[in-house]
Amino acid sequence: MTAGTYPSPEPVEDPEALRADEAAYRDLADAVRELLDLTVRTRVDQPERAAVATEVRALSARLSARAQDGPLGLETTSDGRLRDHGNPMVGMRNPVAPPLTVRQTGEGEAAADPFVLGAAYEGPPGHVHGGIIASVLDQVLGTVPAIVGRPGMTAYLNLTYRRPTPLGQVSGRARVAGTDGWKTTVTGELLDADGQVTVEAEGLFVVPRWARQYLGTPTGDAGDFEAPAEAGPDA
Ligand SMILES: CCCCCCCCCCCCCCCC(=O)SCCNC(=O)CCNC(=O)[C@H](O)C(C)(C)COP(=O)(O)OP(=O)(O)OC[C@H]1O[C@@H](n2cnc3c(N)ncnc32)[C@H](O)[C@@H]1OP(=O)(O)O
Repeated sequence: MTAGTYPSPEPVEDPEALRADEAAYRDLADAVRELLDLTVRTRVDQPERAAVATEVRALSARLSARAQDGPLGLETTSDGRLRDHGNPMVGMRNPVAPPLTVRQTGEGEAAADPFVLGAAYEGPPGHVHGGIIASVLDQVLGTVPAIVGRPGMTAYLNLTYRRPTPLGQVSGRARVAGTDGWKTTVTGELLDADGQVTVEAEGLFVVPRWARQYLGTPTGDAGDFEAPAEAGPDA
């Protein structure tokens, strides 16, 4: 579970059954993630690869027996929160997601626990693709406004790539740098396995006009903000 989620207006009828269902979805995503990684790295011979492709298509046909047409949007979780299970960075149903876990680490601060970016995320040889880094930092920085009660969309995200990020274990962190009404400026960093900062980021996150009526009125900095208790984010 990642920080910054909001309570669902829908009651959870059978949390135990939903928890088991979530675990099965998570397990499927984990299995496909392993498949993604090995699809990139495999050196088995060509007939074996062709045979695997046939089997994978048969598995896709089984899943398509019951699949929704479009994206998932927000769904109610077993603990009564709203969650974007299809999110490509944190979504528990998305095998493309590394996946990240972003935790609140203090007042207006969040961190992505160490996680591994492997061969499927390669850009420069042996190193993480810059666009993947941007996605990771967008997610980590974007969680911070949500945990202080101003869940905003990214208006800009500026990155400074200080040094190449080796594939392998990475982590992230972010904190509020300033607030101005519905706008939250957040700074953060990506760190490599040695704890060295490889990329610095600054983002502006804006609560869209259409969403403001649901979030109360900001009166200045984060300390002055009164988010309605029932709509507040988790820790
Ligand atoms: C409720 C939402 C869902 C939340 C769910 C929970 C989230 C839980 C954690 C998720 C973490 C996700 C991390 C991934 C987040 C994405 O990936 S979001 C997707 C990428 N971003 C987008 O698609 C945003 C597209 N842009 C827009 O929709 C609109 O331009 C914006 C940014 C919402 C602002 O539009 P608006 O609501 O009409 O407001 P507008 O009056 O234009 O601007 C408001 C203020 O911001 C300023 N501003 C706007 N853009 C800029 C800019 N680029 N530079 C400087 N200032 C700017 C304006 O000047 C204005 O300032 P003031 O005059 O008030 O001082």
